[in-house]
Amino acid sequence: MSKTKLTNPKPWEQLLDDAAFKKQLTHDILESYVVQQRWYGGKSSTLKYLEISEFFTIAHKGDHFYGLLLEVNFKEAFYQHYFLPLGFVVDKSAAIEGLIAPIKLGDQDGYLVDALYLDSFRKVLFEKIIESQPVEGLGTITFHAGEELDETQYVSSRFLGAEQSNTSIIFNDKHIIKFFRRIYSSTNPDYQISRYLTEQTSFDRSPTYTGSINLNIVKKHDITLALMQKLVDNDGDGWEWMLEELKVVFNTLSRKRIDIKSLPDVKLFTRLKLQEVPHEMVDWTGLDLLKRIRTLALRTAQFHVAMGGERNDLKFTADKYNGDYNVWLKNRLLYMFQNRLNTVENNLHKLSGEALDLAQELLERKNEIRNRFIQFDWHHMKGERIRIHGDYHLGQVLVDGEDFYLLDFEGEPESTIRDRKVKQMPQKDLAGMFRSFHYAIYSTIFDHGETTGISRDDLYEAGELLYKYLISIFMDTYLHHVHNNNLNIGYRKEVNFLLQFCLLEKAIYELGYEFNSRPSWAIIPLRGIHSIMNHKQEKV
Ligand SMILES: Nc1ncnc2c1ncn2[C@@H]1O[C@H](COP(=O)(O)OP(=O)(O)O)[C@@H](O)[C@H]1O
Ligand SMILES: O=P(O)(O)O[C@H]1O[C@H](CO)[C@@H](O[C@H]2O[C@H](CO)[C@@H](O)[C@H](O)[C@H]2O)[C@H](O)[C@H]1O
Repeated sequence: MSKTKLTNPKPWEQLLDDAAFKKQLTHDILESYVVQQRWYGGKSSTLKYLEISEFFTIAHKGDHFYGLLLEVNFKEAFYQHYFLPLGFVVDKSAAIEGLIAPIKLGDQDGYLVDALYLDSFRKVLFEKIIESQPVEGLGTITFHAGEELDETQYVSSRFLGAEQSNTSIIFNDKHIIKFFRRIYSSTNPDYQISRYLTEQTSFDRSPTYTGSINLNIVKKHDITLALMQKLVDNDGDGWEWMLEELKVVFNTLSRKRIDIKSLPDVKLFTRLKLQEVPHEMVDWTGLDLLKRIRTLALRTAQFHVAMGGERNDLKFTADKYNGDYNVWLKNRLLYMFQNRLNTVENNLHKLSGEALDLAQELLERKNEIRNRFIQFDWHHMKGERIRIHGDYHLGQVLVDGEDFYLLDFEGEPESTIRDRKVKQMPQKDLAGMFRSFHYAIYSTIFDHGETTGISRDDLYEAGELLYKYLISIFMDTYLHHVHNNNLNIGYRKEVNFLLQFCLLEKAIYELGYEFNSRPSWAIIPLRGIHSIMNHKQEKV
């Protein structure tokens, strides 16, 4: 909490009427509060100044709160918006966390607080969703109750407490509301897709949509502030599950003294049914992991079929590839690649050993990589583009016994909100998940490699082989389901070409994420790029 004490002669209900006070609040208090928050996404840039770009009141039965839309301007010439609800408490202990600053209003001493930490505010929001009431005043907030919402009153709320980029709160032990902290001047795809899946499709392996809060400032431009879904029982996320599985799989190599060189190879992107997997591989990995990959593939295919099956709502109907998409895609990828080259060059001094070799190789092969992106030609694509997950990886699925739930349809954090809603090749989601398999395999090798008594090169060889088998099983189930349900993702050559294309895109994207968030992991996408570029290019 800030040590600076604010004073304002006006009562709480008129707190933001005075421009000079608003300036003092943002400059002296909010700037330093915001940059310390877990949800603040501007940590790798330099803040120039922060301002309140909009505010609105949320009042209910005598309670009064503010919703602030904060605009953060950066020295690097871009800006971001964040949502911060404000409350006022006299007693500090009313909020376990989220105290922003002491404040004196008239002769009343108290504290400014992030209102999400106040039970009273959470109660107001939940009741307003149940009642589905629009709020009048500056800006219009729409509280929407989903068809599946079966609540009549507020009972309780508690924080989810997970590491996340937004703030999620559990209500009545049955619903989870994700309050989006970083907000965009348009509906959030997470809200759009979640509501669509629940209300318009039979896909039930993503949590049921039960409500939302949207703010309308400019006519017809809703800003999503919160999404409510049913809480689903789960055993943690797919990433943790996969790491547990792989720990066992890699330990089995030494425990069963498996001769890695004698394991049968398989061509990348081959389709394999479980019964076609060589017994030596099953003996190594166990059948259970392979079955679970099959289930994950089925759920992914069902999700894509649900997304591609829309006939009326143009936001979701499938589209053919065309010239506009061609230009959009290549511009985006070439721009991203240039940014990554710059990032790699600037971070070379942080790398050593294999990571440095791989980074230098990437810089040397930059024209080859650019050519791979340039070679996309929409004329050759016969499949369709659909609304996809966009940031699909193991951390975006929840494990539920033998099954999975798909989550978090917000899209790639780095893309603009409009780009996230562009219909894309479904292969991009497959590539996201396959890259995640690759990540989990390499993370396991780096963590446990030393203890197995097997050389790093042999572990890499085993890891790459396992990766190819996981993909083969996934692809067989996935393709079988999408073809049987008339989702056209292209013929075999097109499927493979796009997969390879998207794998490269995703690995290049990941370089940015890793260098910004955890540079010691940059070796994983660097290895990914190395193996994609060394694999014969697929032709369409
Ligand atoms: N409907 C749900 N039921 C149970 N847990 C959920 C649900 N939605 C999200 N979670 C939990 O919250 C975590 C973060 O959710 P996510 O949508 O990925 O938020 P963020 O975008 O902030 O990362 C998930 O990994 C999961 O543990
Ligand atoms: O925060 P999000 O889940 O929206 O996604 C971002 O963070 C992810 C990491 O949490 C990052 O994913 C990368 O690391 C994962 C392992 O931690 C791995 O499974 C993914 O394949 C890999 O891309 C994701 O790229 C980023 O957008």
